[in-house]
Amino acid sequence: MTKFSALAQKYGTPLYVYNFDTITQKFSALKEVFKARKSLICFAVKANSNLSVLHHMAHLGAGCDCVSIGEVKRALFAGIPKYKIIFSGVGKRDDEIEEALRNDILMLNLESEEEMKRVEIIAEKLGVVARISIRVNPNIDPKTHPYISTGLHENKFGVDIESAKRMYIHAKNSLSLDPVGIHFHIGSQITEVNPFKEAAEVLANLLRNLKALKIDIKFFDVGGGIGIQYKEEETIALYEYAQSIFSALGGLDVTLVCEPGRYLVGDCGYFLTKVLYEKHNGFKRFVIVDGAMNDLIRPSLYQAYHAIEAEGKEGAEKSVCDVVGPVCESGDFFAKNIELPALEHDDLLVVKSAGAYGFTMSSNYNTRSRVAEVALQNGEDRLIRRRETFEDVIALEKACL
Ligand SMILES: Cc1ncc(COP(=O)(O)O)c(C=O)c1O
Ligand SMILES: N[C@@H](CCCC[NH3+])C(=O)O
Repeated sequence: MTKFSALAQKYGTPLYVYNFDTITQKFSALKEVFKARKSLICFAVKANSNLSVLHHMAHLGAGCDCVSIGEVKRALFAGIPKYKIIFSGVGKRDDEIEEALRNDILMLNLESEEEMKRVEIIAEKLGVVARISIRVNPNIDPKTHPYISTGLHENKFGVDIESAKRMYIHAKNSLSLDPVGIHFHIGSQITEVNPFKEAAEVLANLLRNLKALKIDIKFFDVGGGIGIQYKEEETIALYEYAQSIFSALGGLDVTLVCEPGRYLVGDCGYFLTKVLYEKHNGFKRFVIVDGAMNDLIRPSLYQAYHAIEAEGKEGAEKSVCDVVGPVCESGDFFAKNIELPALEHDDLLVVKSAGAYGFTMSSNYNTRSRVAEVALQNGEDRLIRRRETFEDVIALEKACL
């Protein structure tokens, strides 16, 4: 029996499995290329927010980049020190700002002048000084899927350079704001160094202007976005990536902050799903599995490719099929027109590179229970989130019936 078959038998399917040793390797590789400078790697919690994953990140020395107060609380609960937590996002509510300030996290990444005013008012009310960073939108094309491109003027994120300057000057003169950081995040699944290099150069120039105005920026935050290999795409040479940022920074004395999500956890994850039926309708071969778009939505939402392997069928003859789930949407598929061997009820399929934006984007659509998550570490496996029951799914409504 293969390792994945044994896990499927022990924990049931559908199932997410994450190899924590892979996370450790990826983290160490990034830390290594940054070692010539002071750096802080803040894992983007949205990619995989399981508490045990965050606890592992804390153990590695990572901080967290969060986009809601819920994520901030998750990070704190999992043991990430408050001075390593960043709060980003275009739409922070007053109560979220207040709680973040009360928790005294490292900084809030601000995305508009309007947001800065709210933070200033709330900080003043609490009698604290809010450490802030400003997300600058450098209008650089990251050459990725339009839904995950964030650094162009047509995107809702960040502010342009002129607005950023005005905001920094205002913040410097405010008694309730302390401008400590500068930030960009131009998109996700970026597979070329050049967009990062261009963005880093634009922001490093702005940083020099700010230093000349005696605005003492301590953190240079290059966001996330490092792509992984789902199919045959190029991946970023980490050394070249780091060097391009170093050369943009020159002799500037700042701590480099990086917010990788997908890079740290994408490759560590596998989604296990079992075959229910094979169906041939005269035109097409469908492999119907027990997992669905509510469990892993990336193929449906971005036409994303995830490699799929049939366990224990190596060498068998293959034919073209679509791998689809039980949800009542034609968009419910994991792959279209891929080659797989003939499959039977209970055969296991392994969907690869599923550690990032997999479980975190899952839902209860069609009243399907969210699946269990399992960690692999040092050759051992352990449950890190139990499968939801029907009772879990209806509990909040049942209480109101
Ligand atoms: C502000 C910010 N930082 C970091 C990330 C993580 O991105 P990725 O998973 O591509 O590294 C995101 C998501 O795109 C983000 O919006
Ligand atoms: N959810 C996207 C990434 C979005 C990044 C968040 N800004 C994906 O699965 O590829």
